[in-house]
Amino acid sequence: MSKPVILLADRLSPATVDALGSAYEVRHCDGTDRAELLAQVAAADALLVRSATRVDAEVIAAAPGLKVIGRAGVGLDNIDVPAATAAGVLVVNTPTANVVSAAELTCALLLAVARHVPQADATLRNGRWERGRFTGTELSGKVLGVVGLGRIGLLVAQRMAAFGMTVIAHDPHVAPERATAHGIEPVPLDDLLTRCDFLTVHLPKTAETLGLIGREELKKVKPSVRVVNVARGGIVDEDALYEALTEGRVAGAALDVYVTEPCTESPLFALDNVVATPHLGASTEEAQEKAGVFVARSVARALAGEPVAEAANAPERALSLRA
Ligand SMILES: NC(=O)c1ccc[n+]([C@@H]2O[C@H](COP(=O)([O-])OP(=O)(O)OC[C@H]3O[C@@H](n4cnc5c(N)ncnc54)[C@H](O)[C@@H]3O)[C@@H](O)[C@H]2O)c1
Ligand SMILES: O=C(O)CC[C@@H](O)C(=O)O
Repeated sequence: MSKPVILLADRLSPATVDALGSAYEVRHCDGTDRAELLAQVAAADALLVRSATRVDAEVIAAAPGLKVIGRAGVGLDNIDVPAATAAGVLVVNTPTANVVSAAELTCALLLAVARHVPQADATLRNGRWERGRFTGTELSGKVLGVVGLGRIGLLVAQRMAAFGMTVIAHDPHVAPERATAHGIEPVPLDDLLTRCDFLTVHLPKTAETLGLIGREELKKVKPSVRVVNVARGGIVDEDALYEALTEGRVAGAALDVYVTEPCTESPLFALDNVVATPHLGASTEEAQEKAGVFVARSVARALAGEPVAEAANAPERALSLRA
C-alpha cells in the first residue's frame, strides 16, 4: 500500500522530516511557485507551510486528497481557513513554537530603533566615525504601549519591564485582571496612543486589525514615539507611517513585516529613522525546530484520525473531516 504523501512547500527545519518518521512519503516543492504548488498538491494528503506559501481556495480545490494543512508558525493569514473548512480539510498551527523568538526580535528592534544600531553600524563600515549623529534615547523610564496582549505581547511586556519601562496595553479580548496581574496597565487604545513612548503591535492580521494603527491613530501619538511592527504588514498602515515619519510626527520605526512580502523596495527603506528586517521574527534554530516538530506531530495525529488540540478550524469535528 502506498504511503500518505506529505508535501513541504516552504523551507522547514530538518527536524520536521525526522519527526514525521518513515510512515509517509515526504515531498518538497517551492510553494511560492504557483504552478509547481498546484501540480504537487494534487497528490498530497497533507500540506506543510510557513508564511511564504499562500494556501487559498484554488490550492485547496487542486488537492482532492488533502486532509490537513499544517502551518509551522502562528499566523494563519496565508491560509484560507474557511475554504479549508468547507472542503473538510483540517488546519493546524503551532501557537507556541516561535513566540519567544518573535518577542526577542521585538525587543531587539525596540533597542535598535532607540539607539540607531543598524544605521551606526552601516556608517562605521563605510569608514565614517559619526558619534554626534547617533544620539539615542533610553528605554528606562519610558512608556511601552503594547497593542495585543496575547502570547508575544505579554513576553515583550515582561522583558521590557526588566529594562525599566512602564508597560500599558490595549487588548479588548483580555481580562483587565490578567494585565494587572503582570504589572501591566490595561488602557483603551486612544489612551495608549497618547501616552506611549514606544508602540508595539502583536495582533493577528484580520479585517479588524488591518490598518488598526492608521492615519488617525498616528495623529494622536507623541512626536517622539517609536513604532515597532513584528506582527503583520498593514496592521500599522505603511503609507500613514511613512507620512508620519517624514512629517516628524513619529520619531522612528522598526519593521519586520510588510503588506506585500517578499518586500525589497519601500519608501520606508529610504528613511534614516527606520530599521527593517525581512520577516525574521520566527527565524531562530529553536523556533524553527519546535515549529517543525510540533506541526509534524499534529499532522501525523490528523492523518491518523486523532483529535488535534492545535486545530484552527472545527477542532471538535476533527475526526469527521476528510477520512
Ligand atoms: N514576525 C514574525 O515572524 C512573527 C512570528 C510569530 C507571530 N507573528 C505574528 O504575531 C501575531 C501575534 O502572535 P501571538 O502569538 O501573540 O498571538 P495571540 O493570539 O497569542 O495574541 C494576539 C492577541 O491579539 C489580541 N487582539 C485581537 N484583535 C485585537 C484588537 N483589535 N485590538 C487589540 N488586541 C487584539 C487578541 O485578543 C490576542 O490576545 C500572530 O498572529 C502573527 O501574525 C509574527
Ligand atoms: O516562519 C515564518 O515564516 C514566519 C512565521 C511567523 O510570521 C508566524 O506567524 O508564526
